[in-house]
Amino acid sequence: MLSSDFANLASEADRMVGFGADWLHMDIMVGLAFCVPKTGKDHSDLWCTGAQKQNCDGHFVPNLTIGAPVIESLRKHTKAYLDCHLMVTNPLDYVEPLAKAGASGFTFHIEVAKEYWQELVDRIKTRGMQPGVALKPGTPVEEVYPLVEGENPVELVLVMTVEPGFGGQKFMPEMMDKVRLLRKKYPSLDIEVDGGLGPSTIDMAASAGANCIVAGSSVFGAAEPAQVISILRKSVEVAQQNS
Ligand SMILES: O=C(CO)[C@H](O)[C@H](O)COP(=O)(O)O
Repeated sequence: MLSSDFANLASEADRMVGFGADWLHMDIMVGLAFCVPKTGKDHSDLWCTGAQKQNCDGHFVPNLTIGAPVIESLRKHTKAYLDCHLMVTNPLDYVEPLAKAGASGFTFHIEVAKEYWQELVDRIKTRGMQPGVALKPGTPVEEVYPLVEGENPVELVLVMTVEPGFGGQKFMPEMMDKVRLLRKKYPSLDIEVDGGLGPSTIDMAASAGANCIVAGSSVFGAAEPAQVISILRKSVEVAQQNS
């Protein structure tokens, strides 16, 4: 939904569900308002890379923000699965507000939750949401294995195929090694890919084993969004049949 017309979010949501989308992917980037070395830590390395880093003024990076109030408004309007991707430094702070707002999935980043992921997953599940873990391009895939194999595991792994922060970036095909490893190890895991997915890149992701496809600009920017969604779905179905 990062590529939607924010002034018409509700009708954009309806439009996408009508075009065949299964989930609405909500990028929660409120916590991107940091890069503040207050605690001695420069968090810019966690999220800001390349062009993003240059745009960071030491306090804030210029991103769109979707927070719990937006999710709450949308939830009043739609029953659709709201797949929330938390690009924030303190995901624990968002469990309660997002649960109350009506979020369906809660996917946090392993990079910020290495010390407390189990508590986080427990809380997400207790509040009735589906927990997922995301990893940035530079993060080794092995870091999420314990979360999938834990006693109370995550239910989805989101492999970022661009650096988090902006829509419309170029797909990173080298991330497909992570997807392949995950699919081999966990045949029934939901594996989501996010960033630069569209008709020209979907086959790489689908054949590697991804089954949840986040597509922003390729869908919203298409003359026939339904056709693009159908191409993405078909590619995943064909890959699953051939696996
Ligand atoms: O997570 C994101 C940004 O952090 C976006 O969801 C992602 O980049 C999708 O956008 P697009 O399909 O336009 O590449």
